[in-house]
Amino acid sequence: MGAIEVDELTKDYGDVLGIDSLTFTVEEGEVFGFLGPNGAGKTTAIRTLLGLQSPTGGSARVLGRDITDERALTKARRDIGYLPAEPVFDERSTGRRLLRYYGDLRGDERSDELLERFAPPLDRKVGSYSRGNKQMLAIVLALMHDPKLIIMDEPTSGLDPLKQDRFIEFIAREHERGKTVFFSSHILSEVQKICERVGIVRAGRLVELEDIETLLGRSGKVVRVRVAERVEPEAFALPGVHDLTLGADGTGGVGSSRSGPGTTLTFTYTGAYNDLIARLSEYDVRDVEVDEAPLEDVFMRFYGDVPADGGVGGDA
Ligand SMILES: Nc1ncnc2c1ncn2[C@@H]1O[C@H](COP(=O)(O)OP(=O)(O)OP(=O)(O)O)[C@@H](O)[C@H]1O
Repeated sequence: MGAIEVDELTKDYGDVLGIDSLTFTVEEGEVFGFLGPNGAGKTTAIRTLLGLQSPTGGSARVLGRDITDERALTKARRDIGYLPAEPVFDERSTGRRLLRYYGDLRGDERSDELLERFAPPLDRKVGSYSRGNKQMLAIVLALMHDPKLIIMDEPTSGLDPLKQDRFIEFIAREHERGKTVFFSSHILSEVQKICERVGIVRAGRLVELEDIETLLGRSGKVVRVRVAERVEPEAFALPGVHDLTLGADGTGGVGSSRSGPGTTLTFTYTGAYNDLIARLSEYDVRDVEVDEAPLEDVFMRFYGDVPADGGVGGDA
């Protein structure tokens, strides 16, 4: 059984399809990143999965409980920690009072430890909290009952870079403790650091469901080659060569034993390595650098205006 099982889940707001036939499973013990541009449907998916709003089509189970069965879901909530995108609290309460309230409601297994790491000013009224302090309080309240499943909507928004790092480290440790984590994010570096798989949602539809390693593999390599000869761009119009730029080298470059009109070629390569090596073997290659393409590149294909594979273009 998956921790979250989603089958054709749809939420039609009337004038807008918030999510459209989403199907995916988050396995137990997995860290799953849910990505997509603004308005793609991430919050809608999360709120629907938590039973905070009803789906208009499809079905889903969270920890084995049908999300439309309110009683079953209430039981499951004891094992779920939910961190909303914009936590709302009674502004007149102090953090400490809220801590006591949530502790009585769901149990307190680890607030001391969480407060050491994320330290909101507990004795002040929440109304006077900064955005970051509110977020830290929300993290403590969402996780103090030590839930099996952690669901978070852009959890690091509002945190400064140091606290973002601390939070990501903490989530990595929760993963090691066997927790299942499902979270939405726009921050690719954090997704790359802790997620095993990602789902990319766009205009309400899932356009990609993949493990991070495969996604990175598909994003190709950035290749920089220096050859001794002058090169015309057509010579590298191979399948899999993208964003080719050519720079004249003048003397053949540093470390070259010969002077002459060399060329530096830079491109992203997603083709077969043998084809590239065969083409390069026609030249006097002086230097080669090969790096992973940044994850940003692959995400831009889904975030950008060009319709992504899977055919979902435009707005929902
Ligand atoms: N309560 C609502 N009533 C009507 N439309 C809504 C409602 N909530 C969201 N929508 C619409 O549903 C679509 C998905 O919104 P949602 O907030 O789920 O996106 P998101 O991916 O979480 O965006 P962001 O990254 O900006 O938080 C948007 O077009 C939004 O305007």
